Amino acid sequence: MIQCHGLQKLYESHLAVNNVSFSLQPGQIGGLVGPNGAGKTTTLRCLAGLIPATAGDLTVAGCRVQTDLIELKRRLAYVPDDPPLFDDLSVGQHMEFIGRIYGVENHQRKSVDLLERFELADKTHAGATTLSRGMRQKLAICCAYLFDPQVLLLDEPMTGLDPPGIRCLLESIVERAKTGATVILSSHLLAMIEDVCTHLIVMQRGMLQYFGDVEQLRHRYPEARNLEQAYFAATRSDDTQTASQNQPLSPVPATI
Ligand SMILES: Nc1ncnc2c1ncn2[C@@H]1O[C@H](COP(=O)(O)OP(=O)(O)OP(=O)(O)O)[C@@H](O)[C@H]1O
Repeated sequence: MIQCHGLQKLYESHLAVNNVSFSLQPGQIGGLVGPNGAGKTTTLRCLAGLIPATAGDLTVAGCRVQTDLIELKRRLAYVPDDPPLFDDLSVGQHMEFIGRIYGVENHQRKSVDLLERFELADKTHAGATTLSRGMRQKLAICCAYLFDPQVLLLDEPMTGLDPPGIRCLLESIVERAKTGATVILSSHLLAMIEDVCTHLIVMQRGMLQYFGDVEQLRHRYPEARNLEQAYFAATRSDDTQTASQNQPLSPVPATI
């Protein structure tokens, strides 16, 4: 599960994330949405323990992020939007490496299945530098799936994927959640978020504008015909409200 309480992140004097709280249980999929610069990546990186939070209490997969970093790494996978790969390793060697360091039983069999599922099997012996952007993304996702993490943080994972790749990814996320994983999926593709997410985390200018299940958001904005319209309602305003880093632009409650 993920418990994010009062997360704050300052980059020098810039308040990138301001007092953000939400929680997700096993089996839940949170769609993390918001305009460019809203603080989504910063939030994910803090939850993954990649950068230190300035303030807040974060528990992910049963680990306190601030103190249980090593154990957290065993239980969590974070896939950034531009995944760093090892230039000297092939696709198959990436899977072999992850399988070994995480001590995955039967990792060779699982690797073959994952690479086939994500249509990378014919690239098993290809070097990472020869992969297209979408293939790099798929390989990072396969590496993340290989050790069956309890928590998956996926930052704009659809970027660069072709339509079958997107479908495959979304189906696999739902399957993982059904087996008890907790997932956060950051994306600007609202229709896809709507398809798979049980919960929504809407951020704007570092603040939480909405947290709750998808149905609640629909009830909040009954005039909205789809998630996109509810999203615009929840993040509306730039020209009608006073821009303030410290005040939510929309009075949407963050419920936990
Ligand atoms: N390393 C950094 N140093 C200083 N400021 C940063 C740093 N990383 C991000 N920021 C700033 O923090 C804010 C939040 O950035 P973040 O990358 O978390 O946004 P985002 O919601 O993921 O945006 P996008 O949708 O464009 O990916 C932005 O104003 C950004 O300029």
